[in-house]
Amino acid sequence: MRYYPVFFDIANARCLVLGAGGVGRRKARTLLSAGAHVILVDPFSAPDEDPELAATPGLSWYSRDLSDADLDGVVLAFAASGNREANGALVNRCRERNIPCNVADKPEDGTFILPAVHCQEDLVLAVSTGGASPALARHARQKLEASFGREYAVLCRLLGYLRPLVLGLKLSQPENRDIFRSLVDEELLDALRDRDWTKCENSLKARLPQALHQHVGDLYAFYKDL
Ligand SMILES: C[C@@]1(CC(=O)O)c2cc3[nH]c(cc4nc(cc5[nH]c(cc(n2)[C@H]1CCC(=O)O)[C@@](C)(CC(=O)O)[C@@H]5CCC(=O)O)C(CC(=O)O)=C4CCC(=O)O)c(CCC(=O)O)c3CC(=O)O
Ligand SMILES: NC(=O)C1=CN([C@@H]2O[C@H](COP(=O)(O)OP(=O)(O)OC[C@H]3O[C@@H](n4cnc5c(N)ncnc54)[C@H](O)[C@@H]3O)[C@@H](O)[C@H]2O)C=CC1
Repeated sequence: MRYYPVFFDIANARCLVLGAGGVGRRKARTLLSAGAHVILVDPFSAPDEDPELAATPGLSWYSRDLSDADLDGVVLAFAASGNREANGALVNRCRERNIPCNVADKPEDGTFILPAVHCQEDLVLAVSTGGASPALARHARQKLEASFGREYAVLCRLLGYLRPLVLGLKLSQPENRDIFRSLVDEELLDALRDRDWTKCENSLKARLPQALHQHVGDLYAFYKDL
């Protein structure tokens, strides 16, 4: 494994994207969806080229050259301009200031690369080929999209709700493990996929300790919009 995978909390963090072409805009959108403040710098493009992106809260679009001050407080930087010198200059500035930098046209000069991502709410599946083949990463992501549908988002929500309730029973660690593993089950997933709420409730009752059966009715709120 050449790169170490992490899930980084960038809510309210300042991120810089150099270059507002297709690649830079894609990166800016993903950053915004994770709650970051994005500074998009490109002297040759203007916000009216992509009004929807430009209007997204958290985005600042500057149609001018990069300045040193743009990097103040930045936690992640992305060199996505079509210009190798401009990307290289950003890489050097980031190196001086220990800011992790992703480089779209020369990944080996950067400190991290991005995976292809399939999200079902908090269930996030990320695929990387270590830079060997972005097309293969995209293909794998598409396969995951076909296999992990909405029912996984709902199951993830259900499990997130049940987790503190189960832990609150103060059972032994092996008992907790057996309950949590039993809840991740094809029968429950099938019931969610089929929108068979009676089967869901029965399936949950069969897996949860008696003390939590009173909560099974509340769970309808989690899957009613499936
Ligand atoms: C190293 C990396 C650095 C980085 O950007 O982080 C990088 C680099 C480069 N990509 C290039 C091309 C393409 N990139 C895509 C798509 C994606 N590229 C992404 C990530 C990464 N791309 C990192 C490695 C990921 C890994 O492999 O683990 C994804 C996963 C995530 C994202 O960008 O958000 C996103 C998929 C989103 C999705 O669909 O899910 C497609 C597919 C397509 O468009 O059909 C093509 C055309 C097909 C092809 O070339 O394979 C080129 C050559 C440009 C040229 O030809 O000159 C370089 C430069 C080079 O390789 O040197
Ligand atoms: N990592 C990835 O996933 C991919 C990377 N690439 C590479 O990424 C780069 C960008 O690709 P695209 O967005 O498709 O190209 P693009 O040509 O659509 O966008 C490049 C942008 O960089 C801007 N730019 C040029 N000089 C600049 C400077 N000095 N400072 C700031 N911005 C500047 C241009 O105005 C333009 O908006 C290319 O080098 C390409 O080879 C391409 C496809 C995928």
